[in-house]
Amino acid sequence: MARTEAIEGATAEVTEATVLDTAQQARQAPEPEYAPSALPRPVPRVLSIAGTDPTGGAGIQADLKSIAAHGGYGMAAVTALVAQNTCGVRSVHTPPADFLAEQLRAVSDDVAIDAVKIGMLGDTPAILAVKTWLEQTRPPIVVLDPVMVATSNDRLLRPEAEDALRGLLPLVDLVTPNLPELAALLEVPVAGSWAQALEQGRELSRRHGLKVLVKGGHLQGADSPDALVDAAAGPGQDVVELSAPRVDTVNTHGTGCSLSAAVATVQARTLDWTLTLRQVKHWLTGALERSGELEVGRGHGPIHHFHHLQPADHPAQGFSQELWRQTAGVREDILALPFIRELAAGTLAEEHFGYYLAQDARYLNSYSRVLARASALAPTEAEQLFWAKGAHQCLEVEAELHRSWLAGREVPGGQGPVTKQYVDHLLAIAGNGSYGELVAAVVPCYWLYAHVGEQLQAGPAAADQDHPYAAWLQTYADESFAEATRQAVAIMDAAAAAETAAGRQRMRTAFEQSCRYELDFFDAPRVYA
Ligand SMILES: Nc1ncnc2c1ncn2[C@@H]1O[C@H](COP(=O)(O)OP(=O)(O)OP(=O)(O)O)[C@@H](O)[C@H]1O
Ligand SMILES: Cc1ncc(CO)c(N)n1
Repeated sequence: MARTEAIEGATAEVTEATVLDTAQQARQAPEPEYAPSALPRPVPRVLSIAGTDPTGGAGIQADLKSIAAHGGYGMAAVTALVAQNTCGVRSVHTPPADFLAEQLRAVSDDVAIDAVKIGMLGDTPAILAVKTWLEQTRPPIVVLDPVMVATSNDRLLRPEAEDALRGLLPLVDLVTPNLPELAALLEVPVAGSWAQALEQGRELSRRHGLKVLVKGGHLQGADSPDALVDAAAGPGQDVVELSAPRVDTVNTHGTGCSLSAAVATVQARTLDWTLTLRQVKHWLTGALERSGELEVGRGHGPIHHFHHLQPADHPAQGFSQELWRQTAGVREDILALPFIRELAAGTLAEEHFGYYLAQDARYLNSYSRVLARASALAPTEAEQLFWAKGAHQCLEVEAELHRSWLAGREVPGGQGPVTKQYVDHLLAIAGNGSYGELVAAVVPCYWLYAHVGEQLQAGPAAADQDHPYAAWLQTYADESFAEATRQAVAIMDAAAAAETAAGRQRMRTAFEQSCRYELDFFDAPRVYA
């Protein structure tokens, strides 16, 4: 077929000289150095086969951003040129399928491809061209987003091409249909519930022997759940749910494109579908949350692909500062407590101090277990180690309290009511909360103690050798304790940055509640001793 035919319409301005150049280049090209790619690959070479969106929110433009946002090297073969924006599709221009095949061969003759993402194919000839190329090239990872209808409800696949699209499924590793696309692939009515959608996912997975990412974006509800369905994993193991909060935004143009391109990229690095989907889903939620900052278009705007590279309006470092400001009242109340004033003056009744220490020993024992849980949930080894050391130190301090201060003292046994409330609060979050929430719940114990220690150290007690509690006061004004506190606060800020807006709100609540319990804990000897 003549080249001029292949590019008719799409590139009407191309001169003969350009065409000759291309033909010459093809003849003179060295033998392809195509080597099967060895995965995992640190910078995966990812090919998007999709349509265009000149406003950059969907299709190939979105795919390239998404691939780059996940550290991949993006490439693209265009199936169709779409005149569209955030409000809808105006028209579609489809170059001949032979020209699509030519583009695909130009890539695979030269570049080892680590993963392929397929999006809008438009019509049967394009699907068949991709099918032939997949059969010849056999890329190691193939993700198909079976694009049929745009967010704006415009059709992007000819209805008679659905059969041909089904024919592509045996060559695909993961297919990522939304609910209408899932139903169309199975030729059944659209699922009305999440349970029904999962059942359809199982059926599609079973029928074509591939993994299905069932996407719940089109459902109503507080969450926007997705699920990785793999019938081959067997009953009970075949569905991995990936829940995320539903973001209240109209900016959902191209979410499906961006998601599938990201998944192809991350999978080439992790080779673990579940891990990949968890990572990508987390990123996607952030990209939806921060989409408003882009101000692109008047309809369904694009998502913020690079949100993780730009500081947010509410920078993560500001999270702890904001909490510190908001809890100033609690700190004032603590410093005004008779217990703290008398402790500083050295006039605190022995009985009260003894009660406090006995409760503190009990508290530290539970707190150690809670820190061990933070260690178990930590996303990095450095944080894992930090909390594990904290857990260890609590037990050492507890033992030391028993050896020194509590030995020979008459103190009431049993867990006091405030100790129980505080510990129950921590244990509940350790059992059910996210890592961020747990970190926010444990930080006040460090931060308020360091603060109280610093204040007391600045007072006259510090210089007084005869002060009855001088040695005890010293432990909390210790520089290594202050350093641990700074680290704990920095970890909290990092955890806040990784949370959703709703997650950060839960962190604030957990932090404020722990501050209140710290206040009550210092006041408990007066009430209960
Ligand atoms: N408002 C939202 N909040 C959070 N996640 C969402 C929201 N809308 C969609 N998603 C997520 O975005 C991804 C794409 O979902 P959806 O079901 O909308 O696919 P799609 O219809 O193929 O997307 P597209 O809008 O590109 O056509 C899924 O992971 C889905 O859970
Ligand atoms: C080119 C293209 N692919 C996919 C979608 C679906 O969002 C779109 N709007 N445009």
